[in-house]
Amino acid sequence: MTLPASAYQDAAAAIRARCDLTPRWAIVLGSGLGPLADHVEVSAEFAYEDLPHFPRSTAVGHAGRLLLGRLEGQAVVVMQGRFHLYEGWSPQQTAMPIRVMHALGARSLVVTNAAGGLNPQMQVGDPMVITDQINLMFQNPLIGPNDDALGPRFPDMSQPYDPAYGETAKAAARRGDFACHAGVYAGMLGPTYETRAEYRMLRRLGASAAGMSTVPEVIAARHAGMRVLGISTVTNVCNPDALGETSGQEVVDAASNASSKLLAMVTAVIRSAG
Ligand SMILES: O=P(O)(O)O[C@@H]1C[C@H](O)[C@@H](CO)O1
Ligand code: HPA
Repeated sequence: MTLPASAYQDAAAAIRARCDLTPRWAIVLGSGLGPLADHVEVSAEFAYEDLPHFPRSTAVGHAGRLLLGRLEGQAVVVMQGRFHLYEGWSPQQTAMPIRVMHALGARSLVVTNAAGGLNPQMQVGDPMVITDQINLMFQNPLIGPNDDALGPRFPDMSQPYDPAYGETAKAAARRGDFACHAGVYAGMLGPTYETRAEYRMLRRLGASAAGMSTVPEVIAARHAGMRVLGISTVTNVCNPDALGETSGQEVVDAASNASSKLLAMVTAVIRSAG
């Protein structure tokens, strides 16, 4: 579906009409990670269905709420649930909330997701700081007329994820004494999980985690010049030579069980950038 050029400004105006907080940080909570929002001192809350042009959350483990408030004293806007291409939304729709949060004032973005762990050292529940991404969705939210006021026609993607944010997140994991990996996120279209042959291919391509989100959001964020921290939670181990079955519920449960690690890392970064 094509969105009107003013879609993100319309949604931002509807939010501003009810809440004058200017968020510094935008946070996207992935599958099963919604409970992180319990730590936000909430000033205003919006159901996605009440916001103009916003898609509806249909994915399991995604509440479908936008919150404005404070986390660690910092003004934040939090997406409790995101949009995926596999739900039938267009790349523009999946990325539109990033532009809304940017229009509200956010200049840094935290993206979180549940992902399959391709690196043999990974265990369920381990976080992975995303260092780079591979767009295997073969779709891009910037297709179509470029909004020059937002960013360039041909955005640079040499460093989509901010190394300083990543180092701070890894330091928080060391302090918390839990395993934390760093690696490349492969964005897949879904909704099928990958076959053994596909997991094998992803390893050979240099990916450490496979997921079904994040890539369009990070493209939109970098287009607008936002600094990005990305963290995956490993919810299933993808060993092509001994692959077990995976279900959506298992993924959500594994991500929820690991959410305290994610909270420690995200709050450390937000605090340090204070
Ligand atoms: O929104 P995220 O990327 O956390 O969701 C992941 C990918 C799929 O939506 C789902 C698959 O289990 O979890
Ligand atoms: O193994 C996976 N592949 C793709 N997306 C995922 N989301 C959680 N686990 C996976």
